[in-house]
Amino acid sequence: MSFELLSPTEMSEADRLSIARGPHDGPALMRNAGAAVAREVLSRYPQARTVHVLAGPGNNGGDGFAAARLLAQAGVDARVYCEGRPVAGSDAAGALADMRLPLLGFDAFAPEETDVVVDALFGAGLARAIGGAYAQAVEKANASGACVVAVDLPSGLSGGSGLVLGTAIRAGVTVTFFRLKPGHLLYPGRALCGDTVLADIGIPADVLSEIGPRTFRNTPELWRETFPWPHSGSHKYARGHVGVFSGGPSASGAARLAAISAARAGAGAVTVLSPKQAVQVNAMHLTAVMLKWIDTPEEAVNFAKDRKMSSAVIGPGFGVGERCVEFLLALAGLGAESPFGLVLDADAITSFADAPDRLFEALAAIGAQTGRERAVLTPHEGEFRRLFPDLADAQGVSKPERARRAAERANAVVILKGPDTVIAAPDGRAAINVNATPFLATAGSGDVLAGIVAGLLAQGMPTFEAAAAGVWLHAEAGARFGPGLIAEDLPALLPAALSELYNGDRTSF
Ligand SMILES: NC(=O)C1=CN([C@@H]2O[C@H](COP(=O)(O)OP(=O)(O)OC[C@H]3O[C@@H](n4cnc5c(N)ncnc54)[C@H](O)[C@@H]3O)[C@@H](O)[C@H]2O)[C@@H](O)CC1
Ligand SMILES: Nc1ncnc2c1ncn2[C@@H]1O[C@H](COP(=O)(O)OP(=O)(O)O)[C@@H](O)[C@H]1O
Ligand SMILES: [K+]
Repeated sequence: MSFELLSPTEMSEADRLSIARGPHDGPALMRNAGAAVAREVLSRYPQARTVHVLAGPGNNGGDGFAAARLLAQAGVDARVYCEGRPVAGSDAAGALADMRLPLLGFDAFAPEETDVVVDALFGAGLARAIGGAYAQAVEKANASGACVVAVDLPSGLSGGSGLVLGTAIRAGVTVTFFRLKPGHLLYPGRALCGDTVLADIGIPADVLSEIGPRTFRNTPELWRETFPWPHSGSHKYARGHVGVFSGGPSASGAARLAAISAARAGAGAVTVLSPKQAVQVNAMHLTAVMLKWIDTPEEAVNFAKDRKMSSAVIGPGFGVGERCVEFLLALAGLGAESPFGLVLDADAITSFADAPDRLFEALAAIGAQTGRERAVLTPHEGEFRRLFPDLADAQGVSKPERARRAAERANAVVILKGPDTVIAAPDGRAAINVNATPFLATAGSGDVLAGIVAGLLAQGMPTFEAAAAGVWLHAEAGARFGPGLIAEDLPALLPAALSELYNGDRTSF
């Protein structure tokens, strides 16, 4: 499945360009869309005798009319409900004229549990909260227990943001066209779509070069070409050296989790940089990962230079406060001199809650010197709010857009975590992850992610691609374990996820 995602505006541009170029005109695209919906209804619900088609006032309703015509031809009892009428001369008006079935009002809509409902109320053109008779029809469909097949999007769901406007229908299947929309993958939208089926309605892929999509599904195709596999001439120093900063004696596990994960992700060498009081506890638990006693930012910088550290993780278990700020600013200075990847997680994010600009300026210095961002911030929603309170509260703004604005402000790639983790770059690219399992919601799981990303950065993978690949690998590892997963399991699951990637035989979703 392709990885570009189109906003409603981009999708209508795709329709427009496609119609202008031919061979399919608007009515033909609509017939193809209707046929794809009818095909799905007939193949999934061959027993359904009554199919209720809810048609809205725009072209989404037009797809509904086109589907109803084919369903009726196939012998199905297709009942079509419509409140307003499509605008004269529109493609939808043409589809209505071709349909030749009676139109019923919404008050006659009374689906039974064993029926099928085709939801063709609103798709890409949803412009405001659903209310009135439309909302009542949605509630009736949801309460009936009937199987709902949504056309393009479950009505009420914003295709751009995945947010619900007013109320939304809950679909068992969603048939969408040409490319998925962000709303199919972002929560709460993802949970409303059921199975999402992507139908080819004859729009040529080359319209995308004019549209230039900036939002993607996070699949290996997005970053596979930049993945840093070793080659026959590789030696460990060529595979990068990651430093992971440890917290004190009672908070050192997070650093070890990140460190072993960086090693599993392919870094040639990994060192835990530990304060004196935690050296003993770290030493008792480390084998392949090295250990260095570091107490001051100067020592950290000197070690990084001497031992050619190429990336670092700071934050997990480190402790919130001025000490963390000082270490981070010193490391950012290091990054300004040479390509140096910096992953900031947990306490490193929280430590800048009172002065986020201080962090953003330091990260900007790296960008100014090296020509591109090399830092990755990995906040969950709570941490995101600490650095970007205005973006956290921005009403109606999609998660990719919030992450994008944050990335631009911070001069860093942002991994905004959650069930639909978004990876965004300052240049406006954003990827939505789809292969995670809720079993990843366990303490220490984020530390593993930070380590994987640092491991990939250390090997020279470009920042956005390293962040996206890290999120995918982390999720893929978690999905391989399932119930009972704890963070310690994840590093050992990475080899299987990496092997599948290496063998190149997997596409997810
Ligand atoms: N020829 C084309 O342009 C094609 C269009 N396609 C279909 O067309 C859809 C987009 O069509 P449209 O742009 O007409 O948009 P929609 O049909 O999704 O909705 C637009 C209509 O709904 C009204 N509306 C929006 N929000 C409302 C609300 N909350 N309450 C009441 N009315 C509301 C608008 O005033 C407008 O009349 C796609 O989702 C897809 O299903 C497909 O058939 C492919 C071809
Ligand atoms: N419901 C969920 N479904 C899928 N992944 C999830 C879910 N909740 C959390 N995650 C993932 O689990 C990880 C948790 O990280 P984080 O919140 O930093 O935890 P910790 O700090 O305990 O390590 C993130 O990668 C996040 O995307
Ligand atoms: K719909």
